[in-house]
Amino acid sequence: MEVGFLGLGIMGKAMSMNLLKNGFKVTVWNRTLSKCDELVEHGASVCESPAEVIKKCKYTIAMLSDPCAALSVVFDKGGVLEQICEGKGYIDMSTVDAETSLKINEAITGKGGRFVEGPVSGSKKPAEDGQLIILAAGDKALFEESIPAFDVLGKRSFYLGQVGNGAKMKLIVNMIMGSMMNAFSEGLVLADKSGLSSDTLLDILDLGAMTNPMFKGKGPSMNKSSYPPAFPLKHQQKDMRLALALGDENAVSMPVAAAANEAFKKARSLGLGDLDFSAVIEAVKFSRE
Ligand SMILES: NC(=O)C1=CN([C@@H]2O[C@H](COP(=O)(O)OP(=O)(O)OC[C@H]3O[C@@H](n4cnc5c(N)ncnc54)[C@H](OP(=O)(O)O)[C@@H]3O)[C@@H](O)[C@H]2O)C=CC1
Ligand SMILES: O=CC(=O)O
Repeated sequence: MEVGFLGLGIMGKAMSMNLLKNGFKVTVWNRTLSKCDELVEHGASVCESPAEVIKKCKYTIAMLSDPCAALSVVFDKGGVLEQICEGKGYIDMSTVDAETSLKINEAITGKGGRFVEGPVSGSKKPAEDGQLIILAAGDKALFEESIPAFDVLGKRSFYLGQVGNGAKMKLIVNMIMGSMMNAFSEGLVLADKSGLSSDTLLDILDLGAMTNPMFKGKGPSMNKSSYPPAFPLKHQQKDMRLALALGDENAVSMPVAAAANEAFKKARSLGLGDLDFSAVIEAVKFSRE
């Protein structure tokens, strides 16, 4: 199977590498073209624009930072819309809001193409290990044709119905994750400031009902004030913002998520946006000083 891949950031690089390792022919494009070099060393072909990738491939996957990037890659000069046509499928796995996904769907289907949104849950390591959770929605036949690729990228693929449902589900999952990360950060700082060992707190949490891979994976490095980016904080804040907008639309009161969003915004204002989202603990420390 031949696929195109647009966007070689933390996730896109790991995902396209996995496809290559599993025998897919992959044609890549990235805004910063030099990031394609490593993929080329592993057998990928490169194109100079999203439109060229679409022209070459029957199926193209995108993994871009945010709604602005997702829209730009489709609508701008040299973008997806210039070549999408009947017989081609476009699968956008970026985390965006439903409105963005619906706009892209309308434009793609308006030209005779087919569209699936497929945001993923799981970070850099699950992407490297092909253990993502895929939250897909849109054209059912394209979803089914995408299963061989989804099976390489992820451990489970959900089909959630109409376009927008994948985006909404992803934002809800990440809203919960961002709120949890804030409660966790406050607990670690509070333990430390109360004269307790935050490493012992990790051991206690791990033995009880709150044990989870996120606390287990991020806790030790947070206790060392180390935040190598797996999931950039700026993207987590984008997800909180988009989830809060979904809450507004549905008149769901979300004070916990709103407070968590403030902490991520604070962390961004401290210049921590490109670090891992666990760096939000620095905003908790800062607010105490
Ligand atoms: N990292 C993670 O753990 C996870 C991330 N996600 C989601 O996946 C998506 C990608 O995340 P991640 O790989 O971490 O992000 P990165 O910041 O590492 O990569 C972002 C990608 O988007 C591209 N991009 C940004 N702006 C534009 C633009 N205007 N036009 C074209 N391309 C653009 C970047 O290109 P360039 O290299 O030129 O900057 C890069 O390829 C995000 O929506 C994120 O929320 C979902 C699950 C987990
Ligand atoms: O979107 C981030 C993730 O870890 O999932």
